[in-house]
Amino acid sequence: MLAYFGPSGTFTEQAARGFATPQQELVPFDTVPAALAATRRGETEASCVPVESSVEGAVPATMDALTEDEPLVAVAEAVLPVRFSVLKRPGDEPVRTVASHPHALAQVRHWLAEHLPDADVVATTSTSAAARAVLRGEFDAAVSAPVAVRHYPLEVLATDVADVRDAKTRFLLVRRPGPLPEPTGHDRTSVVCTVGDRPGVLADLLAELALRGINLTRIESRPTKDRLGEYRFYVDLDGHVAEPRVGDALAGLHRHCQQIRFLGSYPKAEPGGTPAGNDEFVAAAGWVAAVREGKDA
Ligand SMILES: O=C(O)C(=O)C[C@]1(C(=O)O)C=C[C@@H](O)C=C1
Repeated sequence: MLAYFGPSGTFTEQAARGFATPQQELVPFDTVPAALAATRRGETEASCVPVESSVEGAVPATMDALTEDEPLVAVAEAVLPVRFSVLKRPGDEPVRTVASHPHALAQVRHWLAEHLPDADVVATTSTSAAARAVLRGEFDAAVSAPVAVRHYPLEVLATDVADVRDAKTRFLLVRRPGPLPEPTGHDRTSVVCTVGDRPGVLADLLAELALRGINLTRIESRPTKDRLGEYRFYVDLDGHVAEPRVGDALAGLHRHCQQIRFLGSYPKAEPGGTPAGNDEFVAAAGWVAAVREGKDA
């Protein structure tokens, strides 16, 4: 079974369908932590969760939930174009309230200001939770995934709605730790680092990547929730932990961190960036091994 951030009709369901094998049952959960908890319990083999939007940035619920409790590791990612449908109950009632996931509302802010300027905007746990609430009469309209209208008998007030035309959202498929995906040459590695508060600590982390020619593709800080001003750093980089250069760099990060959690090495959904070439690293490791055995100098 494959858990996903639901309920049914979310963009995450769409991403989960792309990951699922024909035999896998998809199981919706109302929140990201609930979906991940099902995989941590072994109830589902994996979970599909949203991790970042090209417009609104990281999904905080996912970033926090991946660092709490037992580790989960990403084994794949998907990137979906995100364009919304605005759904309402059939009939001529005026739209006084419009609801959706905060990331969705952020991506249609201008459209709402232009087309529903007098509607109150309300955040819900997901886009499909908003559609369900409209069906129950709690709100007048929902900003949803186009697929939601197949699950909920609502009328399409507008479709293909997006302030940013090529907006995309990235999703992860996560499992409990186990055998890693094979390196493909176009991989991403994700870690989350908790560091002490000392001058230059972030520079030390970044130096471990820069000195090895590793391309950093994302770094975000999130509060640890323990103390004001204490952060975790989420780092994405090009390469796979199985590659000597990346493995060396992660060992370097480990030395600088109070805590570090490996969040996965997995194929990029949209290959690109700088594969962490390893030939010189393999040659260098071979030379050091030979020197240690007295066979070279
Ligand atoms: O609520 C949904 O439909 C989701 O899948 C979540 C989510 C997100 O967290 O970014 C996914 C894609 C869109 O950016 C809007 C919402």
